Amino acid sequence: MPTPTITIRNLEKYYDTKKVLNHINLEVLSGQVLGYIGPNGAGKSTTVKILTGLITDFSGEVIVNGINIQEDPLKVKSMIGYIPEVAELYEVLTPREYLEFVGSLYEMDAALCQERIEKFMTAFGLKEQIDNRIESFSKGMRQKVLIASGLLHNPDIIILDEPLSGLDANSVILIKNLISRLSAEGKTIFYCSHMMDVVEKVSDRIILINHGEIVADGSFEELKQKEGGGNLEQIFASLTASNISNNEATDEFIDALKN
Ligand SMILES: Nc1ncnc2c1ncn2[C@@H]1O[C@H](COP(=O)(O)OP(=O)(O)OP(=O)(O)O)[C@@H](O)[C@H]1O
Repeated sequence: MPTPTITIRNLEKYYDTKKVLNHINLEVLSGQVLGYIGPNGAGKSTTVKILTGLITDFSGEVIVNGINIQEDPLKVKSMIGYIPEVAELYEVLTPREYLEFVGSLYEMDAALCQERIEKFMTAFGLKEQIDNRIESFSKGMRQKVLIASGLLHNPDIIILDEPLSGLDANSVILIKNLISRLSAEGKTIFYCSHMMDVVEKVSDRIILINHGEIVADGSFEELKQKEGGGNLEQIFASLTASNISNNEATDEFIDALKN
């Protein structure tokens, strides 16, 4: 049995008096692609912010490769590559300059960094634009720079938050293939998304959280068996059903437009 790369024990988080994570316990193994899903406001981003060291006031334990994040946050950050959905890219910089800056933060060897920047940008079809300012880039082109910046230091753990946002079909295929190749090499992938069809395909384990609690944990096949079939979107809907059904909500909208 491989040792867990990420261990989360009794994780709880409050914003003021509101509890948004309740007793999260989770072990993620090396090479696992974990799909972390849940409705809006369930607590996914809060979990990710804790894992990436952006939120430090929580109770419980988060251990990454044997290191307690509260004891050595810098060490943990060096082992993680975080690809957020949106980020402030320094728009006056070019991808080369921006990625060189990111590489320097990770104290990467300059020649290795340069080699990876060129290879990543070539793979993303951005070789020609490598020395153009990011301000002239489309949403998808920016997303590619963001993905490159998260992978540049070759982290053991890769946390992706809606990484396909804005990407064209070819780039989506590239990222999906990349995820499976990186996991085959032993990287741990923490994949947050609302795109259920993609999560269903790329994840070998799925965690569903609702109101800050884990309500399902298993492979897609396991969840399907437990919930009596369906695709992940249907399983999600049945496990996170609110007072108002999706059909009723649609009716409400249409009704509201009638007057
Ligand atoms: N800075 C904050 N201050 C107060 N409450 C917050 C803050 N950030 C998040 N919350 C609350 O914490 C809860 C969990 O939010 P979180 O952003 O983790 O959800 P999420 O699962 O990532 O949602 P989404 O799918 O909409 O991105 C929500 O109820 C949200 O209102």
